[in-house]
Amino acid sequence: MRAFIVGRFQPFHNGHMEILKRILHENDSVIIGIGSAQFSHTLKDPFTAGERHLMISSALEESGVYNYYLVPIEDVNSNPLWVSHVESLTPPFQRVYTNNPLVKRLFYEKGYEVLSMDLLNRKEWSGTSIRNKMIRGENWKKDVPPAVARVIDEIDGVSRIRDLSESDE
Ligand SMILES: Nc1ncnc2c1ncn2[C@@H]1O[C@H](COP(=O)(O)OP(=O)(O)OP(=O)(O)O)[C@@H](O)[C@H]1O
Ligand SMILES: NC(=O)c1ccc[n+]([C@@H]2O[C@H](COP(=O)(O)O)[C@@H](O)[C@H]2O)c1
Repeated sequence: MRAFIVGRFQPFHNGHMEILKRILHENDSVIIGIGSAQFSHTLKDPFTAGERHLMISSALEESGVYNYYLVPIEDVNSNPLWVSHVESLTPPFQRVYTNNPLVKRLFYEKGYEVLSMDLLNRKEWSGTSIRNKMIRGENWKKDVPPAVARVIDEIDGVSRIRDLSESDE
């Protein structure tokens, strides 16, 4: 069975890694959609699709995981068309894993099997909380795989987020 998961992965963190490992216990392979691929350089979406691709592929290589496909997916301005848009970009899949209510609803209406995931250590393992830690100068590296921390250092990601958080007044 081939499974699909989509997220913005801003950044890819330990919660994402844990659920991917769980998904791969139940499926032969997983398609990882890098959602909102057109966005970068904002506080909610600081990293480009290419930077997120590098974070995820480096972290999975570091963990010895190779049975995955990584597909950047730009948003479209019509929710009813989004599932077809996803299908036009990815290998075929049978199952969708998500906690996002809109994603759940859209795939359910197209007849897919949709499964929810346990939220793990959500206080620390959340993109929002990790981006806030970067702005405040707190320790965020423990919340992401070591390879992701190396990519964020390589692209000077923390100073990007701090610059974006500054007001122009
Ligand atoms: N700690 C976690 N445990 C389990 N699933 C998670 C965890 N964090 C995120 N997910 C799930 O992974 C998918 C993609 O998540 P997403 O990229 O939005 O991360 P996020 O941490 O929720 O980010 P943000 O805070 O920026 O919205 C979603 O279905 C989300 O519910
Ligand atoms: N109309 C659309 O383009 C549409 C609809 C539903 C979800 N999505 C995307 O799916 C992703 C869901 O991931 P999150 O759980 O991280 O929000 C986001 O990138 C979101 O923009 C896009």
